[in-house]
Amino acid sequence: MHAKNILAEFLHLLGTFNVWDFIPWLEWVNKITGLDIKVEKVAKKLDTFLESVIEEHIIRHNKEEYSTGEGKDFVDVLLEIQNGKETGFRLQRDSLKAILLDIFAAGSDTAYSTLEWIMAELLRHPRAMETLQNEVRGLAQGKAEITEDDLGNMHHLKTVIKETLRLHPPVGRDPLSWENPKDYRPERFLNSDTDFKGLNFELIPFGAGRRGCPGTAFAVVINELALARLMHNKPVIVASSVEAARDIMKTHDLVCSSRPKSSMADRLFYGSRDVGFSPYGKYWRQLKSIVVLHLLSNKRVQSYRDIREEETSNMIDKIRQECGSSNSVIDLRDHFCFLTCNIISRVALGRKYDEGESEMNAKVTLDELGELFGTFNIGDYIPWLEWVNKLTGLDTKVEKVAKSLDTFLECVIEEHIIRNKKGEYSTGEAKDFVDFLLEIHNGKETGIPLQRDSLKAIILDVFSGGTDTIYTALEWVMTELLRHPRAMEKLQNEVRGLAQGKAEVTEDDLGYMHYLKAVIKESLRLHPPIPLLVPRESIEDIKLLGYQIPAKTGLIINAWSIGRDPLSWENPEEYRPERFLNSNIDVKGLNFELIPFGAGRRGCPGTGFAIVIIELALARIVHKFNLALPEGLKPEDLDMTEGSGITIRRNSSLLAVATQCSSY
Ligand code: HEM
Repeated sequence: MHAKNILAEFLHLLGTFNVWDFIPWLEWVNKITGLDIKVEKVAKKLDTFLESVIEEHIIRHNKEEYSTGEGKDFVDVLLEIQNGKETGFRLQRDSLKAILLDIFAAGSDTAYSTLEWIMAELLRHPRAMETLQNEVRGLAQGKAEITEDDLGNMHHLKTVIKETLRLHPPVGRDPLSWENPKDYRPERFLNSDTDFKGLNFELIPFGAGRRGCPGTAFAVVINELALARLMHNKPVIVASSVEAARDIMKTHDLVCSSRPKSSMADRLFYGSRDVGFSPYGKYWRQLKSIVVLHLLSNKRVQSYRDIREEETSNMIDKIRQECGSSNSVIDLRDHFCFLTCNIISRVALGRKYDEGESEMNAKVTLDELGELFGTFNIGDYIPWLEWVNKLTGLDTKVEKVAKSLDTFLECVIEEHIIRNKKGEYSTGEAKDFVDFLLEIHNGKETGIPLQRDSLKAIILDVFSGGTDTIYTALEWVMTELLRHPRAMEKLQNEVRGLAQGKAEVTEDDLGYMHYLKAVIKESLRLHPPIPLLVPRESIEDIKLLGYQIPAKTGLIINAWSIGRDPLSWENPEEYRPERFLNSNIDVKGLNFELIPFGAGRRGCPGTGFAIVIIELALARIVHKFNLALPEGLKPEDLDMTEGSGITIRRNSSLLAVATQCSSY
């Protein structure tokens, strides 16, 4: 009997919207959808499981294996109550089974999701992570493992849990009770007695009163212990200063050039056989040079100019058709997303893979891939909790996404093989990236044959690394311009001045557009699309900023907070593109105060490729259109909430009103 599977089905059903609970006359719908049959089947399996648990306990009881009170578990106690031994009040067998189910259903799911939120907030707030690590490691010094006795002294740990429970679920954000309620600030609990035991009504994640959750203490201890062990077991360093970033990515670049193992990357990228997630070594060096040489070198990037200009024109035409003369609202994210997907498809795969083609709906699958990478995978941190992924359905989702990605990639490769056999590509000119990969795969090019799985992993890397990063960057650039109409005006003046008399801005014009480049840098400083870069791992023991760091330590570089560090930037929270006008600071990985693309050996090889797309798209849009926020929305009211994931987009799509500029 697979108890975990049965419980997973049970939890899944609990989460299913059941029509007749809400609209009784629609009860018949459940029959048609098969929900009724499923419920009956799961109920039967659960009953068999619970009966076997109870029977086991009765047999052990009869054998008197539990003679002392110490060895009793909860089922033993329930059995005593059932027999009227304990309270004089008899429990029916069905009530006993229902109570057991309650404990399983409510306990495992909620404790796990709270932990997930805690980790998500800590990863978003590296300073809080660092404070917590220091506390836990300081108190656990010299110990192999943290025990519950240590928890009492871990005050930061408790504040982190409280602050997370205040924000998720979203009760506890009332500005009447909390200062800056949307901010994540565990310190607010340091000198406060506020607790979640149901006495302080501003913090009631477990409810309160007679119906309040009786498992509060239990859930809190599970979370405290798991979190403390997590901080203790997996050494992770978060670099939030320019000096720390430089030390990791320049001084100790070679030793810090591996990636930590990720079960998600293993499953989605064919055993991490791609460039981005493979560990440091000969294989990674070989792959990276293939990608740079055949796809991303300066020469190659220049050769894609026609594709870029054509696709940007297509986007401008589409916006023109959509806005027409009626000033309707357009979804800029959609336009940017199609633009980047099309460019990357054409240069890497030789043609566009449009949404209509059912099996090859690359965009949808890639979105799901991005979402999965943003999911906190508890098994990577606490191996004994890996089974939780089965329970929450994460494993099934990963398998599904991996399978549809594989179908898509196989299809791309087969198409290329067929076209190659027909000799359609006779000259080097018409070859795309997959053609080059196939030549290497056959050992033609370098003599080092590539396995088919490696080939698929590399194509996937280019797609997933290239598309959502570029359109996310473009969306943030536009967001800030819409919030700052003066900067928008200055940019329009520059672009329209330089493009005077031309039907279209071309890439030759971009070199003169200094304000345009400053606008892009300022946006990448405030909104790096991958704020924590891609985690690295040290290969050997090293000394970082004077601290001894053991081999296999996880290294997270917080590009977001480095970009807002007052030690490097004047008025860092202010949007001021002018700061880049008389400055040599660039995003190429030489200036560690601005590292949206990382730096060093593991730095992004797609920087040049991405920047020219962003520059051209931006220049052409502001050349042709006047953009404004939808009517009634003031710049200061634009929602700036960030989403979650490895790439951080705006929480909602950016909507704007585009009017065609009459003179252009
Ligand atoms: C605005 C766009 C982009 C941003 C913000 C971005 C950002 C990043 C970052 C932060 C890293 C990790 C760097 C590190 O560990 O130091 C990275 C790695 C990588 N990026 Fe990009 N990227 C972008 C566009 C692209 C494009 C267009 C491609 C390819 C077509 C690409 C391919 C890669 C690959 C293959 C890696 C892995 C490098 C390695 O591990 O050695 N990226 N990128």
